[in-house]
Amino acid sequence: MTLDYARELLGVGYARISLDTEEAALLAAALEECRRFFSLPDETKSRYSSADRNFGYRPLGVEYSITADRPDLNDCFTLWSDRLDLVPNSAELAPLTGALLRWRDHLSALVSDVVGQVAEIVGNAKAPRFEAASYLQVNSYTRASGDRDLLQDRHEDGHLVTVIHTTAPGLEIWPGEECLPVETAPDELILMPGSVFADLTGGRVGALDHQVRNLGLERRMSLMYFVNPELTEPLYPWVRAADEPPADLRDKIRSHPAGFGLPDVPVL
Ligand SMILES: O=C(O)CCC(=O)C(=O)O
Ligand SMILES: [Fe+2]
Repeated sequence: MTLDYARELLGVGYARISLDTEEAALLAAALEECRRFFSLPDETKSRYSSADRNFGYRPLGVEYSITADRPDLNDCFTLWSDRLDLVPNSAELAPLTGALLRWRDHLSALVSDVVGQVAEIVGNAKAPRFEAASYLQVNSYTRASGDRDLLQDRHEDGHLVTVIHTTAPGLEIWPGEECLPVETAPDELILMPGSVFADLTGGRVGALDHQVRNLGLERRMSLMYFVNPELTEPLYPWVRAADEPPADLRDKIRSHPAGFGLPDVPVL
């Protein structure tokens, strides 16, 4: 199965992933806790926000896709690795973080298998370690003004891969010249390659641009696993031309979040 997903990534530029009943139940449990969290008043959610807004709750207005004057029209909650200690007052959120981490454990096994297959196919290489530099993020969108056609402007995530599930329509991807609306059933995910994947594969797979359309919905959530290679050892492309000197990709990975108004990828 993971070999099929690896081939789909290489051939189509993204992969659609099906969950079995047990996996879908883990996802549903995580989403249920997320729904409960986002129904809390804003001032309560702010109790779970780190000073730099990189860990835990992040209010709308901090993160953007292209320019700071068009912020992403969602608030979010992030959990880096399994570092509950980086989220203020996280003990109060045990049901949420527990459900998220159970979901994350499933995703990290999936990502490790699929990325490992691609590394082997394209470069007889191995997937880098990633868990300590990767994070779950859940976005919550409420009804937005009709002035904005997009809730998030067109971007690529700047990571190795993103695994995403969405609870309602709005996500649009650019596998080629044209943009394609995509929805996920309760037992479906989409695996999107980012620019780190493009760099590692020597461009055999491009970073998947995407955006979120404003469809005037009352509520919408998306749950992502943003996967970054760990930054403790040099990282070189799996594929490169014979005359090309190896270039360590770590500086680019570390500073990519600055393009979205966020701090560097931490070494945890
Ligand atoms: O909400 C979505 O469907 C996509 C969110 C996204 O692309 C992001 O947060 O980077
Ligand atoms: Fe994104």
